[in-house]
Amino acid sequence: MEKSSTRRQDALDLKPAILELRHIGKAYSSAGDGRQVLTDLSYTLRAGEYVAIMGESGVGKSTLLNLIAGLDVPDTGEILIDGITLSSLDDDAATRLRRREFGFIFQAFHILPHLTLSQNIALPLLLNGIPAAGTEHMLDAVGLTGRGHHFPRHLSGGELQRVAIARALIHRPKLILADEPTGNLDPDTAHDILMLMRREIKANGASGIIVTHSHAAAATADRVLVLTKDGLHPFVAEKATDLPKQIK
Ligand SMILES: Nc1ncnc2c1ncn2[C@@H]1O[C@H](COP(=O)(O)OP(=O)(O)OP(=O)(O)O)[C@@H](O)[C@H]1O
Repeated sequence: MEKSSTRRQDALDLKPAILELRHIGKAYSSAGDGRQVLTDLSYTLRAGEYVAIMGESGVGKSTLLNLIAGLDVPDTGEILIDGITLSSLDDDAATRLRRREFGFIFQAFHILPHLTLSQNIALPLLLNGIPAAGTEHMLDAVGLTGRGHHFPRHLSGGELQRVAIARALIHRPKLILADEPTGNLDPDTAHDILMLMRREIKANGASGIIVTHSHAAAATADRVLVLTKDGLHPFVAEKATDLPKQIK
């Protein structure tokens, strides 16, 4: 590791943990045949850190993200968000914690078609009981100035993903979770969206996890991790060209 990235990692190690995964295990049983996907997986993500998770198809990347997002529960182990053990909360409290602390940017945009862009972006504020302010600023930040009254059907795929980024960040969450956020966009649009996502995550002092198969997408994160059946490991390039130059 170069000196500057070692120094940056040292600084990050001093920051509080925003997410702790402790000995996570998850199996799916379909028709009685159990399939162990994650085994004894531990990892700590610190405040302000933005990581990419890569790995072979079927290794469990989306499963892991879904467990963190609370869309599913681990069979074993604990997930701590900002020091709070998720399993110690009842369902309502866990939902409130996730709503407040998380922003989601998933490939299936989940932008509601019957709401305007401003209304879509303001949704996390509404759900968190926060007065709806700041949508114009977020529209500016993602390059959609003055388009708040438009409906999603008038937008391209790249523009919709800009709305998703604005919506994920409007309530200033501490952790952004992105699953293949640019999987169905052309490479130029994907690059713009990824750089925007990175800029906004950093501008908001948030942390981020992006799951992707794209090396170019992964290179926009601070660090790249690879998920294998043995857990999460730092990406080690076999060739200099394996990853484009990382953006620091
Ligand atoms: N709800 C489910 N029920 C049963 N098996 C599942 C379920 N969800 C995922 N799996 C299985 O768990 C394994 C991990 O799936 P997952 O989607 O997490 O992998 P992934 O690494 O994200 O894959 P990809 O890169 O192809 O999206 C796969 O074998 C998948 O078939």
